Amino acid sequence: MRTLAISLGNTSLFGGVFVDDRLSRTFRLAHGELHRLPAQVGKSIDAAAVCSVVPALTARVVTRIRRTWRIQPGMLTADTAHGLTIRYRRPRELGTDRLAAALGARALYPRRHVIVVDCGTATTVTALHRDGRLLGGAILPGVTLWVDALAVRTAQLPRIAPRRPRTAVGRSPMEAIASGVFFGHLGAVRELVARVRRESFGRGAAIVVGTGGHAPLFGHDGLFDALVPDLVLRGLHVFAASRKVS
Ligand SMILES: Nc1ncnc2c1ncn2[C@@H]1O[C@H](COP(=O)(O)OP(=O)(O)OP(=O)(O)O)[C@@H](O)[C@H]1O
Ligand SMILES: CC(C)(CO)[C@@H](O)C(=O)NCCC(=O)O
Ligand SMILES: [K+]
Repeated sequence: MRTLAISLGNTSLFGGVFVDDRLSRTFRLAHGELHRLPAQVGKSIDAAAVCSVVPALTARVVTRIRRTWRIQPGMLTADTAHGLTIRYRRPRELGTDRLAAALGARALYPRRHVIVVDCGTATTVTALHRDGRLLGGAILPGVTLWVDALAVRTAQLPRIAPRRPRTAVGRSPMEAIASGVFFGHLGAVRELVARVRRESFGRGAAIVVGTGGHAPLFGHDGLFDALVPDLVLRGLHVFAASRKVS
């Protein structure tokens, strides 16, 4: 059984192919490269699950899957059967990538409180109660947006690639920006995780899981208990498997 999992994000499409329960490969495509999906995935696919936070591109991806492999992908939405209770005031407003990540976290840590930190275009912090309630959380601009904001709105600041500087005291514009963006983001996420944890779980223990393309950047500062780059794909796989039996 080969299952295709696709998360369509604001910067890129993140995909993976599961052979039975094993994730055999992952790939990223920029929005302009969506036509390369069939070549990335290859031959036979038996089932597909998709989440998208870019409505304007969703149909394009779904159509490509349908035409290439002759299957109807399962769309993960707030309204499809997924087993979690979304505590957003309006559940449909929750990003389905956050829902997919929560499903992945639940599969990895059943019966535990989890806080998911997804570091992509936006950084999101999402609280998942061990009873299956997705409580909500926080959204802030991702590290690349921090860098872009400075470069676009100032005359003298260059656009740097986000990185982990050795020191907080920068002695050039590049070093100073690297420091501000990295340690600033780290601090912001720490504060959010602490508050979300306290409000959601009180003194109860929670596992903090990092995911998303920028998460490895923060992998060495004690922010995460676990780094699971393919968390969203794992959630989509769980969703695809549950569709099959229902
Ligand atoms: N394993 C990795 N380690 C370091 N950087 C990575 C890794 N995977 C991807 N990246 C880079 O991280 C950046 C962001 O990746 P990701 O696709 O998660 O975020 P995004 O595309 O900004 O998010 P989204 O499209 O989901 O909003 C990209 O520039 C990508 O090249
Ligand atoms: C926050 C992003 C952009 C992260 O990809 C996405 O999850 C989204 O568009 N969410 C909708 C708003 C929300 O989750 O509250
Ligand atoms: K928007």
